[in-house]
Amino acid sequence: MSLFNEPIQLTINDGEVLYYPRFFNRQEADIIFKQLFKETPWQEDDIKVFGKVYKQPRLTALYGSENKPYSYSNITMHPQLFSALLNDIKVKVEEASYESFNTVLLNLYRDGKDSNGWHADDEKELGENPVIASLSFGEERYFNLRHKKDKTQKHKLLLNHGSLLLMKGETQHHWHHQIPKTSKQIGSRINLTFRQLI
Ligand SMILES: O=C(O)CCC(=O)C(=O)O
Ligand SMILES: [Fe+2]
Repeated sequence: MSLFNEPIQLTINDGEVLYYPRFFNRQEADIIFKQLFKETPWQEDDIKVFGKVYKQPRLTALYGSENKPYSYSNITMHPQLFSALLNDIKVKVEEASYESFNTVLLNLYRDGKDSNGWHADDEKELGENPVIASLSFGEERYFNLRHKKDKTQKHKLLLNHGSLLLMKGETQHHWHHQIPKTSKQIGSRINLTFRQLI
């Protein structure tokens, strides 16, 4: 018997995506959201797009088991060591996914104006077919997937408070993903993406 509710397997071409809507129950998810919101040293990073500098439309923080810097979208981040809470979450995600992770990137979407543009998690430090374990706490937001070559292939998922989304196999080669803005008046969402950096 599994300790976790069975995941929903998304049927997509050229990739593998699994969704656990209630990986954490509401009570656990409430506690995690509050603690991460309060205790994380949230940073507002700059991003450079075609030579122009903008504020990233969300706040971030990076934690790891070592102090190895991590670069993406022209940002180099220096990880903090895992807190006890993040380590507990990591262990639970590792047990469910049969994977191990040494890094977690936290995103805080303060409201509906915060977002994460189309991208793939395909930095070479992540290796050939990275497994990305993505947890959601707080306000529900849509997660979009779009095939890189055939942009008519799309999937959309509302990410629950306390949910886990696993992207694996060739997903990062063939698909982009994003969290779009919304004009609704909504509260904050915290996302954690566990990764294994080589
Ligand atoms: O917020 C999310 O659900 C996605 C985050 C993401 O794609 C990333 O940090 O690479
Ligand atoms: Fe991503």
